[in-house]
Amino acid sequence: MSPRHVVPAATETPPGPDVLTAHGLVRHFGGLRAVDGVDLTVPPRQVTAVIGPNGAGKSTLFHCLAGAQRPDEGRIRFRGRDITRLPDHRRARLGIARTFQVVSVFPSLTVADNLRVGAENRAGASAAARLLGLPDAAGGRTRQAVERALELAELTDVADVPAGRLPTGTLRLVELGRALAADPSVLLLDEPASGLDDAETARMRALLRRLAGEGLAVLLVEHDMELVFGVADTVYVMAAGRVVASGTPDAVRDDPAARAAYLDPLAGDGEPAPGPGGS
Ligand SMILES: Nc1ncnc2c1ncn2[C@@H]1O[C@H](COP(=O)(O)OP(=O)(O)OP(=O)(O)O)[C@@H](O)[C@H]1O
Repeated sequence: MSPRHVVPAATETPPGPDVLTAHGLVRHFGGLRAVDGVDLTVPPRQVTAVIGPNGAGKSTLFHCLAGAQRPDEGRIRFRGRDITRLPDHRRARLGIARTFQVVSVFPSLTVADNLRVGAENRAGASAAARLLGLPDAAGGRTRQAVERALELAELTDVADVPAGRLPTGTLRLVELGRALAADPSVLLLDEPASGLDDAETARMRALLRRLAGEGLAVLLVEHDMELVFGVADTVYVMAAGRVVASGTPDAVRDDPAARAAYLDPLAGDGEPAPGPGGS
């Protein structure tokens, strides 16, 4: 049995609600094709992971999806709408939220205030409502969004603590909470387990499953294979700008191309090969 590409290609996916797709994405830097013809689907209610060796093009793909970089070729669609040329802040308004590889919270603001920034980033409509003299409705929506995000990210206990006093693991959750406060339908996570210890990674994994269960389309670019193989519904393996394999974690784990490009060398480096079902 060949398990490769068991996920339908982006072109075959109907433009259903909250599906983010990329088709034929190319991004080059001079002569280097950092992303070289990538098709990818990020469906709701699922965790989709992108893995691959250093320099494979994962971050470049992520930046193209988030709107921080423009692809040179190809199309990105959300809910069937072409958003390829839409800048990142406009994508945020549509409900595509992201986190950053290097945590970028405001250290002097409390956790709740950091999340409020996320809620207001999305709330172009709220700002307009305020101008129109509807402060309570807008403020109420923001408050609700912050409270919900605090609860989802399990940050209620530290809501009033300045973010700068919190350890890295909690700051990753603050970063995620800020994205959630924007009430997204797509969540793009850039190495969410970076700097987390085992217990924090387990907490992150449970949180990502819960978010997918609540209907979000979650995409993560991640080096932590325990997290990826424990949480993802679909894994894309990139090497030299291309997707060399994709499918369920089980299918990818057995895929010769995935093994050759990434998993076997990774295990050979002394890092644990992802076991069945993750940790
Ligand atoms: N701004 C840039 N200018 C020139 N080359 C770049 C730029 N950004 C990325 N590259 C190159 O594009 C290729 C893909 O890089 P990218 O960061 O997307 O890979 P990656 O899979 O995310 O790697 P890592 O796991 O190390 O973060 C690499 O060869 C990298 O050097």
